[in-house]
Amino acid sequence: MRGTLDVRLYVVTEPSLTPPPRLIESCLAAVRGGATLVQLRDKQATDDELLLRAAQLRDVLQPHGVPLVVNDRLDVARKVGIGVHVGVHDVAPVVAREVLGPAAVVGWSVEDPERMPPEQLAASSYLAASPVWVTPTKTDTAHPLGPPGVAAIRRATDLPLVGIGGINSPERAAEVIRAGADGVAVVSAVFGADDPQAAAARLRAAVDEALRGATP
Ligand SMILES: Cc1ncc(COP(=O)(O)OP(=O)(O)O)c(N)n1
Ligand SMILES: Cc1nc(C(=O)O)sc1CCOP(=O)(O)O
Ligand SMILES: [Mg+2]
Repeated sequence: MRGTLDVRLYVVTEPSLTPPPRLIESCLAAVRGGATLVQLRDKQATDDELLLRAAQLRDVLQPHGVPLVVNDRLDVARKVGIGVHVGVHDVAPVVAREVLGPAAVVGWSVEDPERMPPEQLAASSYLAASPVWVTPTKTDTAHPLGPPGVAAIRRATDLPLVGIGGINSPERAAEVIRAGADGVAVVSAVFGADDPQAAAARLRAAVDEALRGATP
């Protein structure tokens, strides 16, 4: 494992698949299946709703040792004492790091391996190759990097690295790991499954097996 953050199976919530009444139960199922990191991603919630959901999720994940990250919302991350994931069009990792402090998880999306300023890398806890493949879950993405793009990011940094976007099968998860990632970030492959725990377990097994075969 690179660093202390375990990114092997990163699950990202989505209100249409993890509606509020099922949010906690869905995330706990993913954790029972082997998820190592959870992101609360909800662009529809009001500020109060997001704060409440973030605090509740933080509390249920904490006994499992699974960190929680909120998408985009540095203000919520600071108030709830959790991490944040920022993309190319959000606040920069250096800003998030300054606000949240040295121990916080700060994730950053990389859409172009040529655009990774050293100061942003230094402020990031992990990187997300964004996207690896086209996905119906998020259509306003950059051009897909494919496994070669993941490999290019890997060559440029030792930070923990996940792929995201279109990782819809254990085979694709393994492909991303073989390209050099340390884990995979998924929405629909877990939260769109009939049995999220079983789906997470299958992905986690594929990731672990591919990691055993990966060169250190
Ligand atoms: C793990 C992870 N990777 C990428 C993203 C996408 O971030 P961004 O490009 O800022 O897009 P939105 O999620 O804000 O729509 C992510 N959220 N998580
Ligand atoms: C939240 C998100 N960010 C992306 C990016 O490319 O930055 S793709 C994405 C959604 C990924 O959904 P699924 O696992 O269902 O393909
Ligand atoms: Mg964002």
